[in-house]
Amino acid sequence: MRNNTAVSINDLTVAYDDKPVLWDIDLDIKKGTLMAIVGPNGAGKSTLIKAMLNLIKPITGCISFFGSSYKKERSKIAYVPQRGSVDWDFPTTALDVVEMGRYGKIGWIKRVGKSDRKIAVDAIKKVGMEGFEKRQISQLSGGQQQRIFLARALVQDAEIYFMDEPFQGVDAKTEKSIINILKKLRDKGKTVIVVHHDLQTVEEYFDYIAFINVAVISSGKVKEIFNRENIEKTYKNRSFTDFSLFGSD
Ligand SMILES: Nc1ncnc2c1ncn2[C@@H]1O[C@H](COP(=O)(O)OP(=O)(O)OP(=O)(O)O)[C@@H](O)[C@H]1O
Repeated sequence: MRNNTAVSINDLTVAYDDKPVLWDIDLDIKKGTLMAIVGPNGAGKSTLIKAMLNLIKPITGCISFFGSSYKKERSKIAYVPQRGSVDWDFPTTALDVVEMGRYGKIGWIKRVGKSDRKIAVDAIKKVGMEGFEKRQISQLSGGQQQRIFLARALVQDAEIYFMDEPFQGVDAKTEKSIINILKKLRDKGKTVIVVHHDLQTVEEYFDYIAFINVAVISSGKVKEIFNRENIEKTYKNRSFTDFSLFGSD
């Protein structure tokens, strides 16, 4: 592992009920990159993120963050889960959700102080949600909920950000503002890892990519490996009629 590696995954195999869904994954993610994890439905993208976040126990393999364990580095790691996996009926306000992002810094027992509240309010502004602080999260639209969860990740002041499909169900304007925030994080040297579905925007949004379908099909710089051959290998046995990135020849 080199010094500029944020996350290093070695020999990772994960199974649900004895059925492997990730097989022998080796992947290094460089510090200060904005990386897309791309692959068809059921390819194991969310499982890969969950395994990295210690939410699933792998059969084999190890994952290190800055050369150390998840437990030691967890305060440097922020996670925005897939929207569908969150209980949005939980009675809490947008501001409360964002302030929860500070708990890692202040501990669960201490109260949120003035400076933490200011950080939360500033993050809400940054994601364009000013004025919604007191709104129950169940009464926000899908895109607004997504932005509040992004604000929660921002206040963690992490080094590595995991986002599971942050553009799902958001409008074009919100998508642009989210990607701009992620690019700014990358420009500040943070590492941002995003499960992403839209092949049309990969080149515009990301500098690195990992093609996943149970195994790592290919990983590296978008400029070097985002091509028809790798896309076809990754989506093999699936229909290609729904995208025409490289035209038909
Ligand atoms: N808790 C679980 N128990 C059993 N099988 C699961 C579980 N979670 C996911 N799977 C299966 O593991 C495989 C990988 O799922 P995963 O959610 O990681 O895929 P994904 O690439 O994120 O898919 P999508 O693009 O549809 O979100 C799928 O076949 C899925 O059905």
